[in-house]
Amino acid sequence: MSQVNEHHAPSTPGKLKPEKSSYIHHRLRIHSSLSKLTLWSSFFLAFILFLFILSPPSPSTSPRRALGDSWGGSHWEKRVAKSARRSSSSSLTVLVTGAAGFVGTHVSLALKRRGDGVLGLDNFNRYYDPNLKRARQRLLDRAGVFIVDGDINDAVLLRKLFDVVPFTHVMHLAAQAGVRYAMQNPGSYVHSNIAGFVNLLEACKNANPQPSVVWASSSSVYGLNSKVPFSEKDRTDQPASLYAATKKAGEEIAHSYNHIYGLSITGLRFFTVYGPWGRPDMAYFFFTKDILKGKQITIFESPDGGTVARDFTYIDDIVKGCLGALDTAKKSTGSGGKKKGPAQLRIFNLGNTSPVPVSELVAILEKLLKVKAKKKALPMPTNGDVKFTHANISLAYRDLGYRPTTDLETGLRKFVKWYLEFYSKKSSW
Ligand SMILES: O=C(O)[C@H]1O[C@H](OP(=O)(O)OP(=O)(O)OC[C@H]2O[C@@H](n3ccc(=O)[nH]c3=O)[C@H](O)[C@@H]2O)[C@H](O)[C@@H](O)[C@@H]1O
Repeated sequence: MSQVNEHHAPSTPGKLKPEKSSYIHHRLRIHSSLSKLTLWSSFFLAFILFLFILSPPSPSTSPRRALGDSWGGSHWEKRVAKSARRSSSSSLTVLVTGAAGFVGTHVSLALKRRGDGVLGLDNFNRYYDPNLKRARQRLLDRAGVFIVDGDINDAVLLRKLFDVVPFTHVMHLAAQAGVRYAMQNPGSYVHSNIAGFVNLLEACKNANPQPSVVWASSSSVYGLNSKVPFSEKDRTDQPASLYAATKKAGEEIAHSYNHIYGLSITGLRFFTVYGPWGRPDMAYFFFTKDILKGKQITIFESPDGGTVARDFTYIDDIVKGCLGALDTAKKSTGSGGKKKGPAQLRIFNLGNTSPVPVSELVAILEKLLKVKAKKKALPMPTNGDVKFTHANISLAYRDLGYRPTTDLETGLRKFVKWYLEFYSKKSSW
């Protein structure tokens, strides 16, 4: 307790001299106020401590585990090890981040099918319908791929995964996607595409052996570039959206981790990927939904009234490109955070090489769905959209054997078939 108590409060009150009593009463009042203050301060501090304990970990690289994390324990470790077990010593052992995502699901299935060990990681966030992500998880589960429910920003979890499994490769597909949503939630792009990527590369560079990393960049890095078709040698310093800027930042971050730590890193610039199990935030997906509901859809036009076009790329072609990148990735040269020599650093376009106007996309959907769309033309919003994209894929063809074979109508037919089955009342998903 306070010093007032120890030094001035009488142990035997009856023996106090009268002339001193008012002074003593005054001191006692001070003492009592100070005691109350101390008591309330203690309550306040205890309350702050309580709130701190309950608060989630910082969204950056906090090594602290959040209360209620759904990972850990021997049963969990066994599931992780089993999922990552490869069929032969020449197969890969791959950590797929964003495994419950569109591209992540397809790549995980393809790797598992050919005998590679695959472990998924996904935070199942609510950017779009988590039920779709859970359905993809069930699909992977049936194929023997376990998805760890966790975030790439969780350094402790990543360290644990690398302790349990000596991954040869990391296929990094976890990201905050979507070009226009970046205006609404910029922090989410920084959190996943920058902080999360750095956290993942930290785990990779510290791992022993260091894995080779293949990750998803985006065609959006070409931004305002007008030279067509887009080649990897073209300028990428004029992003038109924060999303594009975070993907471009990722490419520079990859360069620094390759340079400092000897990590082998390959970036893949995906061009508007579509297909079954796709993302509901993408135009082809919500156009399908809205056309079927009889709801009006908006088709963007360029500011000069011209068409807006995309080099739509079918998911199976993208999967082949991802596997080609994993198979041709050289080993990282460092170990335990130390570089031992120069390592491979690559960037590839994965597109379809034939841009299609959005109006044409809608015409194909109308034909496949046998429903006339209610269309409205509007000038393209100035919030990050670009007029067109068009990939030059000669580098990926030469080094990865990448050769897209699916035209938009064929790919959309497969998408529509999946969509109708998945969302039909009979669907068991
Ligand atoms: O390949 C890429 O780099 C990017 O592709 C897509 O971005 P985007 O091409 O804008 O795809 P959508 O949002 O599906 O838009 C496709 C086309 O439809 C147009 N659109 C979109 C929405 C709408 O209501 N109306 C409309 O005409 C867009 O202007 C665009 O030309 C993805 O959403 C990004 O995550 C990815 O990185």
